[in-house]
Amino acid sequence: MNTAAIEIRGLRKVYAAQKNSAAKEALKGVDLSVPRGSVFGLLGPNGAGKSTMINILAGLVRKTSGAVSIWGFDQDENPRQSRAAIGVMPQELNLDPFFTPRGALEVQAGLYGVPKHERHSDEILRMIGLQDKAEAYARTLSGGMRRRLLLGKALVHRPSVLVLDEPTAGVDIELRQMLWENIRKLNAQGMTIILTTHYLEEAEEMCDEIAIINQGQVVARDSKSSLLGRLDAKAMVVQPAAPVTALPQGEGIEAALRDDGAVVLRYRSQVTSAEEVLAAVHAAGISIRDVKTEEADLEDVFLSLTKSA
Ligand SMILES: Nc1ncnc2c1ncn2[C@@H]1O[C@H](COP(=O)(O)OP(=O)(O)OP(=O)(O)O)[C@@H](O)[C@H]1O
Repeated sequence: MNTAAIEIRGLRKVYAAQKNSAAKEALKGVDLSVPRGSVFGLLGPNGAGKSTMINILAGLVRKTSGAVSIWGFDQDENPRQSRAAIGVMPQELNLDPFFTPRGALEVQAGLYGVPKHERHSDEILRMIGLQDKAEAYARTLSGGMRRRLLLGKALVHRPSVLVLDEPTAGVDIELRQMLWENIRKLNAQGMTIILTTHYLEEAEEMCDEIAIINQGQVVARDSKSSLLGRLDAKAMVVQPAAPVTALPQGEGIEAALRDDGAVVLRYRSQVTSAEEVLAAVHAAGISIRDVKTEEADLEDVFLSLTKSA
């Protein structure tokens, strides 16, 4: 029995050459397994292939080769079931301006063949906070309301897997909170969530499993905690008592001056001790007003994995 929410094997996508551009291999044989019940983060720099992968999952882009199965249904062998198992909240606001939120949800449910008596438009409208706007034309909705409606549309057929493509890019704090709250609630009810985000702190807060993709390949795939544990990188931030004229130097120490005048010293705790770092600070003639250390965060892991390419 296949217990993964999503199972991807040897997935390749080559976009054909166009008049002005050469062929592009956007996915170079990706293997990825997303456990059921997880909140799974898909991270990667611009152009890494995230949208290509999501669009293949959503059935919007045709893969070149490889196998994709969603909730145990192979996309090629069981296209209908695999499509029914997944809901996608896209990045762009592609809403028909003449539909009301209720109308948009009903049409979407119709597209997925959800019978009238099984539809749950009112519940969705309540969840996304649009019950007061249920009968308003989409063109009169604010950008934030449209986003919420896109989330609602992804839920009409009660998918087992919900995919969110950059759900909080450019949204205000209030809407972001609401989206996260909804996502947590859906996950608690058993829905598997996959999201792409550029905000690493968001992935750090929300996701329990993370894959980092770069140039069409998965370069890391792990639980968040072991991904963070991979780096023993530390940073010591020293607030000097007076402006710094010379940066501390020492084996295994990378020092930089921050805009606010603080000195940031990066080191690996298994190689260099905090004491050695402090000694280097003193040797540079810096007197310390305040000091703190920081653990590696996801951004450090991300940079170290994608920098080399
Ligand atoms: N329709 C297309 N035709 C040709 N090339 C494409 C097409 N769509 C994407 N690409 C190329 O494939 C590569 C992967 O793009 P993709 O949009 O999947 O990356 P991404 O990780 O989602 O990036 P972003 O975060 O910027 O959306 C890029 O080099 C992109 O230029």
